[in-house]
Amino acid sequence: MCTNNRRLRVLVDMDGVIADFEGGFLKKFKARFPNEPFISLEDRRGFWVSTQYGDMRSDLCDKAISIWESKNFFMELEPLPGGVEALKEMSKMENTDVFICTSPIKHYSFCPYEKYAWIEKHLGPEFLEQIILTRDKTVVTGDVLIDDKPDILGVEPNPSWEHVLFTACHNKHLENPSQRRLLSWADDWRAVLASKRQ
Ligand SMILES: Cc1cn([C@H]2C[C@H](O)[C@@H](COP(=O)(O)O)O2)c(=O)[nH]c1=O
Ligand SMILES: [Mg+2]
Repeated sequence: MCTNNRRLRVLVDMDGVIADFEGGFLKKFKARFPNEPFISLEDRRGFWVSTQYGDMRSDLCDKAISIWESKNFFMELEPLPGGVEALKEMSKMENTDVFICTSPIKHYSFCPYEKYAWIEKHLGPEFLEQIILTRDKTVVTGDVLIDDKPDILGVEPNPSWEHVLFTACHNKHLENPSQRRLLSWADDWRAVLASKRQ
């Protein structure tokens, strides 16, 4: 809980929250493998795209992975509606520190660079001060983490943040009464932040 005499720290995920990973993946998968089966966004289940493609046919797992390991995949992701505007607005709020908290892939030739370049392009150079690249978000301290991954696990069993689940095609069917959700950036994210200041 954030007390009134200190600043609120908001952590915002990138893929699936401000950048359209799922849409970008499907578009490039269909273009590169036009004769292969694909999973529509409506039929996506489970966080890992690679797992669902591998379950469909084992060789499709590596084909899926090859898409996001390619140059320009992360750079060319479209912003999700309202995300850039929401981040700019929340970072101007009084007593509020906003960080983009995002996990790079281990194939690091392009992804980390392109994440920085995407943020500079869409949010401006000032946001380059507000980037946390980590494969383990549980070790990052914050009041709230807005993230589309339903289970955020790591070495810290009791992370400081409340995980607010951002709705995505792969998680919209999940029900977890103990977890708050944002349905999109049109949902009341300001109320979520306000609740953490009380
Ligand atoms: C769906 C999917 C994602 N990844 C990678 C792509 C991103 O770098 C991260 C997700 O990052 P986030 O901070 O949790 O949004 O995971 C992957 O390797 N395999 C997949 O199927
Ligand atoms: Mg994500």
